[in-house]
Amino acid sequence: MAQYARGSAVAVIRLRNPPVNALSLAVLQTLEDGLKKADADPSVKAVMICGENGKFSAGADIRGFSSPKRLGGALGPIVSLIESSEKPVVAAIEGVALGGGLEVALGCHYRIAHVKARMGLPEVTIGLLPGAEGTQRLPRLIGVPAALDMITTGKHIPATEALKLGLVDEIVEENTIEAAIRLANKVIGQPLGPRRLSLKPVPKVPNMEAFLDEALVKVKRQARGCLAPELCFQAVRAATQSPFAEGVRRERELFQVLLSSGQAQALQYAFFAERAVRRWATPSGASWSSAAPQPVRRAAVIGLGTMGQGIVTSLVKANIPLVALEQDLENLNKGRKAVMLLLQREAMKMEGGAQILDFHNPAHLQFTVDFDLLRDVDLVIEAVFENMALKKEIFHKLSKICKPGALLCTNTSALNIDEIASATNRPQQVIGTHFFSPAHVMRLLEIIYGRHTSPTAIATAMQLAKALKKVGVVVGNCFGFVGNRMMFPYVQQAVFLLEEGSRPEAVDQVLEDFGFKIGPFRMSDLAGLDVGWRSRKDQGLTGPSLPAGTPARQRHGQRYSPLPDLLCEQGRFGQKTARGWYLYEKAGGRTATPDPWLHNFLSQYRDTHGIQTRFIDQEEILERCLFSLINEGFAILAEGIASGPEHLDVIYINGYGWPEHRGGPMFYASTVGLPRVLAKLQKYSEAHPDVPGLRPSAFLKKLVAVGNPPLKEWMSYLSQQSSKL
Ligand SMILES: CCCCCCCCCCCCC[C@H](O)CC(=O)SCCNC(=O)CCNC(=O)[C@H](O)C(C)(C)COP(=O)(O)OP(=O)(O)OC[C@H]1O[C@@H](n2cnc3c(N)ncnc32)[C@H](O)[C@@H]1OP(=O)(O)O
Repeated sequence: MAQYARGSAVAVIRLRNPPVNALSLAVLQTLEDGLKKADADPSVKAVMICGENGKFSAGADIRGFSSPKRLGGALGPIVSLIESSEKPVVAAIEGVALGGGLEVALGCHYRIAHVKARMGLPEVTIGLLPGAEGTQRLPRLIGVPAALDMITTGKHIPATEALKLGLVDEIVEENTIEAAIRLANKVIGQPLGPRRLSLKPVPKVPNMEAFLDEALVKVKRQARGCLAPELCFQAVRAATQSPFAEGVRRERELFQVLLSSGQAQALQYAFFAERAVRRWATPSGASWSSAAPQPVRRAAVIGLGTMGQGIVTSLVKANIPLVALEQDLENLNKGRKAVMLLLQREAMKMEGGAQILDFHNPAHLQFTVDFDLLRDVDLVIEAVFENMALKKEIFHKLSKICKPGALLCTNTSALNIDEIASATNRPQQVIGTHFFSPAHVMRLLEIIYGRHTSPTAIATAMQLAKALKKVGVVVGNCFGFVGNRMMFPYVQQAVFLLEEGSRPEAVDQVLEDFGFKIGPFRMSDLAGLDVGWRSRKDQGLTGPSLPAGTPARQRHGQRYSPLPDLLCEQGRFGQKTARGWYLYEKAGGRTATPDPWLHNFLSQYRDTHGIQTRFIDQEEILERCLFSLINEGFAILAEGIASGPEHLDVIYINGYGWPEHRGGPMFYASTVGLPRVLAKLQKYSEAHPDVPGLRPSAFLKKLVAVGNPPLKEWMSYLSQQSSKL
């Protein structure tokens, strides 16, 4: 709703729809009624629009896009109605003014913002464009380059920047509402024509066309197949080419294209999925609603390798005082140097920079080799090498040294949390926190509870994720947890495709065209092939512990490809050694070039093993890689390792470079249609009966058998009928 009140000469219209004053049809109706009432009342000389509870508005109610006609009809005309008012209208912006919220403010004649407010047109991030005339008004107000940047990236800008851009007229540190009413009283009677943005020309940029052409190349490159940024661009370009009314017509057309593109649905699903996973629950009944986190006043990180360095940086950025521990002075000094470099770079990117990141103060960040300094910390994150014996040794030590309430977290990407916890006297306080590299950049934090992990421990880890500005996703304990477990069959298929006749660059291209930031082979070169090699040696799949006489391409009766092991045996670890699946310009180089040596090696390998090379088309590459990953996802859901498909999707979008405009792997499966996914898996499984990853999961079969229900109903079939799976 919106509330209308009239005290003095200034009528107040307050947008009210908790928690973020989203513009629902009801809110819009009362906003329109309020404007008309103010217009008709001769004692009202000016109007002030603000939001309830310190927030202007987060924009159109995203859930309302399922009835686009009604919402579409409403907002643009209301913004025009505000602008055409004969009485000055002032927007008092507190908290956020986003999307349609900012478009309402752009219709107002004056904008005044609290210094802590944030503004933006984030529609592009949910697959849309500002559809209430924002693409036409914003360039007229702040110029094309700044408007294009805001609209095509969706970034939120702070009030201070908004003031510099001319997006707001004034910022205040205290009561925004009172300041807005003062301003409204002051401008009564002043001419409104110059304040109506629709009447202003778009400010000229020297060589506008060349500027726009260049901007378009950048927008397309960054979009990776997502339509919205390019259509946002087109709407802004229309503002530079046509009068206001025609630009608005174009904006509406483009909005309609996006609304019906399917990508908008995927991105909006992802928006709500990210919020849904905060409401975590475990099969034993623990949940976010009853578990309370314990405070983390001081933390510790053990191990200052690449992961530890990123984790320390994240904690410092979150203002959590910490102790960083290494096993000896040499490693400590190396780690300290790397951390300081990262922190300096981060400080340069931040407003307020080094003053905010107080990392030179030992009370905030202390480096040590002395385990005893961990006595008083509330939480420890162990980030050493992926080695069970080493981790158990450390956890045993921690359980003796740390205070009784301290939470003990292990940064592992696959190891058994229960086994690590068994080395302590407090398994209820042991939890997995799987960070993704680089840990100070990647948003995902996979939080893994073990058999004994307490609800408080889970709640504390989730609270930590929030403090680190990460997306925490709670999952159960199994080898590889959710993300890596789904990744194994995907990478396995990619390697099998090479055996059968494909090349790394062909496989990567297909998956990058699909929208992945990076294909599986480039990814493995980046991560280092030696990481998987070590793990396979530990599992006895290769290396000295492999029993004599084991067939080269079989393990435990299943198909196995020794290709990655053979590359490692040749010292090809990826980027770090300048060669892996590709060739790089130097050790640590980033530019991957197809490698004739590798092509030749693959041919010889196929000859050695009598594999007939065949042409593999793009469809087969895509389906075998993606459907095997999705198939594992269904198995994970059936086992109760994750409490819903949203969890898997949020993990893939935030940790594995899955293209967000495809909504995550499980959402993607729902758009392909489960019967098709099943049929394809059945086909590939028949062709490769020794590959369990292609054998359709019982849960997928069940969902197809019950008629391919919508994604939000999947879990209900599991809980009611899991015994029959
Ligand atoms: C045939 C005719 C058709 C022709 C069409 C022609 C024209 C059509 C014109 C249509 C009008 C377009 C108008 C406009 O341009 C479009 C929009 O405004 S789209 C919305 C844009 N806004 C956003 O994307 C903002 C999204 N929200 C956020 O970024 C954040 O929520 C926040 C506001 C920064 C707050 O963050 P937090 O404090 O962390 O809180 P949460 O994120 O957890 O949010 C709390 C709670 O609120 C829910 N929520 C947030 N924003 C919205 C929203 N805009 N709509 C609905 N719900 C919202 C969020 O989901 C949380 O709830 P929960 O999910 O936890 O229950």
